[in-house]
Amino acid sequence: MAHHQHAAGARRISVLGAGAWGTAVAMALAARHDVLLWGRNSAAMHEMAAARDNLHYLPGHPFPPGLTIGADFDAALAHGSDLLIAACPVAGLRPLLEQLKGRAIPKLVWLCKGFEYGTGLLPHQIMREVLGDSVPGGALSGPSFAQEVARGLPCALTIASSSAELRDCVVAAMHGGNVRVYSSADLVGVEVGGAVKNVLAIATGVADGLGLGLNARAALITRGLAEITRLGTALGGQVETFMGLTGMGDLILTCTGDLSRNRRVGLGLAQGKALDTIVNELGHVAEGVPCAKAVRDLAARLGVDMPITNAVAGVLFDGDQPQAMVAKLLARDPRGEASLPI
Ligand SMILES: NC(=O)c1ccc[n+]([C@@H]2O[C@H](COP(=O)([O-])OP(=O)(O)OC[C@H]3O[C@@H](n4cnc5c(N)ncnc54)[C@H](O)[C@@H]3O)[C@@H](O)[C@H]2O)c1
Ligand SMILES: O=P(O)(O)OC[C@H](O)CO
Repeated sequence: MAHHQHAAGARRISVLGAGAWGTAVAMALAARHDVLLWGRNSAAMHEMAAARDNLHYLPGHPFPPGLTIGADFDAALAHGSDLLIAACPVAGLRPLLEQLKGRAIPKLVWLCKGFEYGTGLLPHQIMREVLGDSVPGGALSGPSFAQEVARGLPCALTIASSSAELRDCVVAAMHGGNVRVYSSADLVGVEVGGAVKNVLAIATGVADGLGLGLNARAALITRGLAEITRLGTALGGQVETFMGLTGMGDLILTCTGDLSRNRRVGLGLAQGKALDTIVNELGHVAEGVPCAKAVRDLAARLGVDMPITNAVAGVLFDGDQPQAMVAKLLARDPRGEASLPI
């Protein structure tokens, strides 16, 4: 437990999920608010509370004094009387929300990026299925490596929600110091950008791992943005959103930054490593893996052309060789660059 006096305006916030990103977000908020970080593994949470450091998921970043660590779910809900933040991977969102069913929830923000495997749903659609429309909810996304946020380095995020009250609450709670928080009402656009960029980071990792050069990398990122935009607009997102932080911004970060777990999956594939080995070595979620399949299926259903995503899914799930992935992309028929839909 940590006891710390906060200034007026401090909110009571619980972060549910104690991986790398939940921990970094909880640390950033704890400078100004009463924050409790909850994790489902009680032994790991006790270790974290004793070490004041998330030794497993985010080692080397000592917790600020205002951060309380807990493993009791009811206590975490009671603590987060102003805001709850779901900080698990997409695969954990439905089970986590099921635990919240029938409970008093002030406002709920989720940090996960992806489409749900099996259903092809975005996080806000999962939320609606499980909890209905009564809880104000929103997605916090944008280019943000946990390690950099934990170090207090500058970063810009976007909170997307149809609820202006929720957007204002998150901006008031998080904006300031080295964190800028923009707001958007385009929940679909923000969630699609965050989901698909992970698949494209795997593609860029493959290309870089094969030594294909900076020209190829720039081409993949740019045509990747076209894929994000095609799928996102087909689902109702706005074109401008894909040019912003949660689209182009996060795409650039994840495709080029070696801190990206998804990029590292691509680098590993290019070295000829098996997917299971790469994922085990990572020790963290790589959302682009399940998402590649979800996006391939969804795009096929919607008739949206997503050649890079399909090529990545071929390597991940159909045994295609990384070199073949690149050859397949290069062999496509020529087309107009900006023909609509792009
Ligand atoms: N790490 C980053 O830099 C970063 C930045 C922005 C967004 N994200 C996104 O945030 C999400 C979480 O990423 P991460 O980096 O924290 O992953 P991680 O692999 O570091 O940790 C995942 C955590 O989620 C927990 N978890 C899984 N299922 C759960 C459930 N049902 N209930 C409660 N906890 C559960 C695990 O125990 C683990 O603590 C992902 O969707 C990721 O794309 C990550
Ligand atoms: O490490 P990655 O690839 O999961 O990316 C982390 C964040 O989504 C970057 O914004």
